[in-house]
Amino acid sequence: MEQGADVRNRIARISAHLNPSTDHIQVEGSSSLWRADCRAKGGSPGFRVAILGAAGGIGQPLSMLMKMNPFVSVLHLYDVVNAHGVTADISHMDTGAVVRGFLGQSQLEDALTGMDLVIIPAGVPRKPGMTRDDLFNINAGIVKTLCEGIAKCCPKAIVNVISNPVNSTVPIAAEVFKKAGIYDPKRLLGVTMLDVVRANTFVAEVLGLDPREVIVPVVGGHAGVTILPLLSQVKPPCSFTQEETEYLTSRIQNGGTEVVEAKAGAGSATLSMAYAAVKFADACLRGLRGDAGVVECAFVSSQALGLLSSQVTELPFFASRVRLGRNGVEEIYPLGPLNEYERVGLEKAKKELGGSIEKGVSFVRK
Ligand SMILES: NC(=O)c1ccc[n+]([C@@H]2O[C@H](COP(=O)([O-])OP(=O)(O)OC[C@H]3O[C@@H](n4cnc5c(N)ncnc54)[C@H](O)[C@@H]3O)[C@@H](O)[C@H]2O)c1
Ligand SMILES: O=C(O)C[C@H](O)C(=O)O
Repeated sequence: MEQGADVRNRIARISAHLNPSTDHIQVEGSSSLWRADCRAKGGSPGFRVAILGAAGGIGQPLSMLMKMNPFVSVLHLYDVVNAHGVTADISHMDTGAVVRGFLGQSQLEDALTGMDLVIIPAGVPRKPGMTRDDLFNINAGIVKTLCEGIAKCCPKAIVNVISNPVNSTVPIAAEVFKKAGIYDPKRLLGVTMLDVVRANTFVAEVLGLDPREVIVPVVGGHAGVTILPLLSQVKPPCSFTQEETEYLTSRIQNGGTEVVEAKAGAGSATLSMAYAAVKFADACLRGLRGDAGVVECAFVSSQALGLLSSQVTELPFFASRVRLGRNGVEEIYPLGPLNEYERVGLEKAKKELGGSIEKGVSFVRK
C-alpha cells in the first residue's frame, strides 16, 4: 500500500507534466496514478494525433472515432471555440488515448508540438447554392495559419487536409511549407476518401453487393467534375450499362451537394466525413507503423516521389491511388487503362483542377 506522502509525491510529479486546464486524467487510487504518470510522459506506445477544428460538425465525431483508434496514444483537440467541452466529454471514454484540449490561437503551438499526424477539418461548410470554391475566401486564410503552426511545431508530421476547397487548400498548405523550408510532398495529403466511400456505397447498391466488398478508385480532385470515379476499374470486376455509368458518375460527383441540400442550410456532410477521415487517418497510421500494402486514394503532389516519371498527369496535384508507408506517400500508382467515357471526364477534370490549384498557389505567393 502506498503511504499518503508517496501519493502526494506522485501527484506532484504528475502535475509537473500536466496542464490542469487542458488535461483530463482520472486521479483516484495508486494504480490509476501510475497509469497517468506513464502516459503523461508519453510512455504508452502509439501515435500522437492533433485535430484542428475538433469542435465542429466533422471535428466532434472525428475526435470520438480517433479516441477509439488503438494506434493513437495522445489526441490533441484544437479549436477556436468549445475545445475544452469536447475534450472533457471525449476524455471520459475508456480507451487508450490521452486527450488534451487547446483553445484559440495562443494554444495552437502547444496543440501541435510533437504530433505525428495532424488532421485539419477547420473552416466553414457550404450552404445550398454554394460551390466549394465559394468557401475559399474564409478557409484559405484558416488553412494558411494552421499550416504555419505545423511548419513551426511539427514539421515532420503527416498532414491530412479536409477543409474545402481541397483542390486549393492542399496547394496552399504546400506553399506555406515551401516558404518555411520544410515542404515534404510525401507528407501532405488532401482527404478525398469520402468520394471513395460514396462510390463504394453507390456502386454496391447498383451491383446488389455488400459495400464492404467493393473498391472503386476515385481520382482527380474533390469538387464536381474533378471527382473522377474509374468505374472500369471497380473490384470485383464488373461492367455497367451507359445509363448506369452516367447515373453513378453523376451521383458520386454530386454526393456532397446531395447532403448539403438535404441538410437545407445546416451544413454539409459531417458524419460520413468523420467516418471517411478516420478510415484515411487509420491508413496513414498503419503506413507510419510499417504495415505493408496500405493503398488509398488521396489528393497529393504529383512529384511526391521526386521523380518526374512518376507524375500521373501534367498537373502539380492530382488525386490518385497511393501506397502509404513510414514516410507518408511511398508510391503513386498510374491511372491505368481508361475507357472513352473516363478519358473525356479526365480532360474536364484537369481543366477545372488546374485553375483551382493555381488559385491556392497564388493566395500564398501574392
Ligand atoms: N474533404 C472532404 O471530403 C470534406 C467533407 C465534408 C466537409 N468538408 C469541409 O470541412 C470543413 C469543416 O466542415 P464542418 O461541417 O465540420 O464545419 P463546422 O462549421 O461544423 O466546423 C468547423 C470548425 O472549425 C472551427 N474553426 C474555424 N476557424 C478555425 C481556426 N482558425 N482554427 C481552428 N478551428 C477553426 C470552427 O470553430 C468549427 O468548430 C468545411 O470546409 C467543409 O467544406 C470537407
Ligand atoms: O460538399 C461539401 O461541401 C462537403 C464535402 O466536400 C463533401 O463532399 O461532402
